[in-house]
Amino acid sequence: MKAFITGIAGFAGSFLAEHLLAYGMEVSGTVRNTSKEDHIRHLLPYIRLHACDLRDKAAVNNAIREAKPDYIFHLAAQSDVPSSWQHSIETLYNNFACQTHLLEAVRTYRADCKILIAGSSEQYGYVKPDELPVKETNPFRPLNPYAISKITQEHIGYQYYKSYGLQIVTVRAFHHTGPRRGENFVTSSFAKQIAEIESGLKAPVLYVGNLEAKRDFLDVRDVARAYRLALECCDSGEAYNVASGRSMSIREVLGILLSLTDSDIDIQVEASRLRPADSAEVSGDYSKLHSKTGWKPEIAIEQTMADLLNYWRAKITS
Ligand SMILES: C[C@H]1O[C@H](OP(=O)(O)OP(=O)(O)OC[C@H]2O[C@@H](n3cnc4c(=O)[nH]c(N)nc43)[C@H](O)[C@@H]2O)[C@@H](O)[C@@H](O)C1=O
Repeated sequence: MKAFITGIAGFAGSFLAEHLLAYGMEVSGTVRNTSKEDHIRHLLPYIRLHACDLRDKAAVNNAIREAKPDYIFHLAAQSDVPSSWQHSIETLYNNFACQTHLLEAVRTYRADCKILIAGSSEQYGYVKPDELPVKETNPFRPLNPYAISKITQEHIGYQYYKSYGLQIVTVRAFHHTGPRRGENFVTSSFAKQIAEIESGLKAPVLYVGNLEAKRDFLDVRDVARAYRLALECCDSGEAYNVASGRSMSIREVLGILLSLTDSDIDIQVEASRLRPADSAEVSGDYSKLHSKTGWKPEIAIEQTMADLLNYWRAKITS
């Protein structure tokens, strides 16, 4: 089987590439900037890269024609919530155009391949307490431009499924983290600051935003497995939560990270880390995915945080 990952050099893309290779698939994918391949450097002998900006229709057509994939995992996106407020039009345009170019290329050159679209729990936005853990049938009440772009991507997928019969499955991934997570996201920001404090590079003050928000945390390696299973076993035209079913406050996750260090650290709220809107609590019901695939999360948050902190310790001292 030939798998093709958009955003293969990204955080989730790199773990998905490892997982699919271990599963015996031929793996290729798109990178926008060939100089930023840190996450997949160790995989370069085993994968094929296509230098392709998905906003460039001709480049996407070429990549799909060359790769001839059986499975496409569409992960590439502008995925940072705070910058989606600053660059709302670019976020919407980017996530809309990249996916439309991809689906047009598939429709023209590879109509029988299966496509997974990476959606997000952010699509649910504001969730009422009695709706938790949220099911796929819950209404979307988006709270930021990124969420709107992900809802749009899901709708485009549905439209191509209905209009042209493309085999498209959408997953709504809840908050996932682990080694290689970008430092602008909460757990990596905290872990990096701790590693810097431990090595004397930073004063013992850790800056935080809204610690009361509750999120459904997953390990990226569990998410990679869910993506593969979803594409193999789930129904086209449907959306599936990838979630743990439980929520945990950012304060609790910070507590796990702090329990892994001997450093004495002060916590300070930094106003720039607070958002115009932030869902109070989100957790997802993953029974729809489980019933199709048997998937359930396996890696405990304590393990994920230990691996993440060790990732930053190694990166900072290298
Ligand atoms: C599912 C979803 O998951 C990710 O989006 P995100 O949830 O915005 O991720 P984050 O790690 O930036 O924030 C998580 C929570 O943590 C709070 N928070 C507290 N203190 C800090 C802080 O210091 N930094 C940050 N970044 N957040 C903080 C913040 O207010 C929010 O409530 C993306 O993968 C996205 O693509 C996606 O789809």
